[in-house]
Amino acid sequence: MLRLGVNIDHVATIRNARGTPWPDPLRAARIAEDAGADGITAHLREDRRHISDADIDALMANLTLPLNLEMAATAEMQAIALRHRPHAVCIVPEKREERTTEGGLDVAGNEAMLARFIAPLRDAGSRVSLFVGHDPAQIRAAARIGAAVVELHTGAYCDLDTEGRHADRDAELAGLTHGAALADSLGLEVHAGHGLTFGTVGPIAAIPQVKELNIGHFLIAESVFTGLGEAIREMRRKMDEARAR
Ligand SMILES: CC(=O)[C@@H](O)[C@H](O)COP(=O)(O)O
Ligand SMILES: NCC(=O)COP(=O)(O)O
Repeated sequence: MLRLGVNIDHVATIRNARGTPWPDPLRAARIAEDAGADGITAHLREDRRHISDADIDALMANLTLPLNLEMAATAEMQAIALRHRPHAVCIVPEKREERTTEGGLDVAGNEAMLARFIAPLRDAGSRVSLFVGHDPAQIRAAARIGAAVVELHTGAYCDLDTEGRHADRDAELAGLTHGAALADSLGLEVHAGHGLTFGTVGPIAAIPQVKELNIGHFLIAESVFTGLGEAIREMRRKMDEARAR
């Protein structure tokens, strides 16, 4: 079955806007579990613009769903991940000046460093995922260094859809489709995420090799109007409909 990981980063964005204890990301995670999420994703950024260290502590101490900790490849984050030993760690590129994750991890250009970086995480029992574009060179490098998972960056596909550039969007979707097949053929588990909405999730969910989608920002946005539980249940319906076609 296609799994849904709910990213709760932007519950923390709303909280941090006023420095209040609410909304509580842990409460959102519990609602997500009740609504049928298969996992929780949280991105502990170097600048802590949303998820904090205390959030990760609380999630690890109280969550029953598996936690997918997203983080940059830094010594600080590696130490945090080794302390918590979450179900999964997803290595993402980070730049402080970026509004959101802009591209995929350059695995091919940092192969030796990343191989050294992920080894202790894997040995500690965390499933290691690399957040990459669909470039075959990046996918092959991920397999070479022993990652268990690649998460394909769907941001460009989503942005092209929003911009109405449908031919370019469809070309990006073809790249993601080929990348998923290549990753699967190399023994990598295939995930996908970034920017997915009710309107864009279908073709990604329909890619047969994709085992998990990580979705956050749109669900939190939608929850403002329908509630988080209903937003998650509707996203799951869209995913299941697409997979059933
Ligand atoms: C890696 C990814 O696509 C998401 O986790 C995204 O990074 C959410 O965090 P931001 O919205 O802060 O980029
Ligand atoms: N890795 C993608 C993720 O966790 C959620 O991304 P978004 O839906 O918040 O853009």
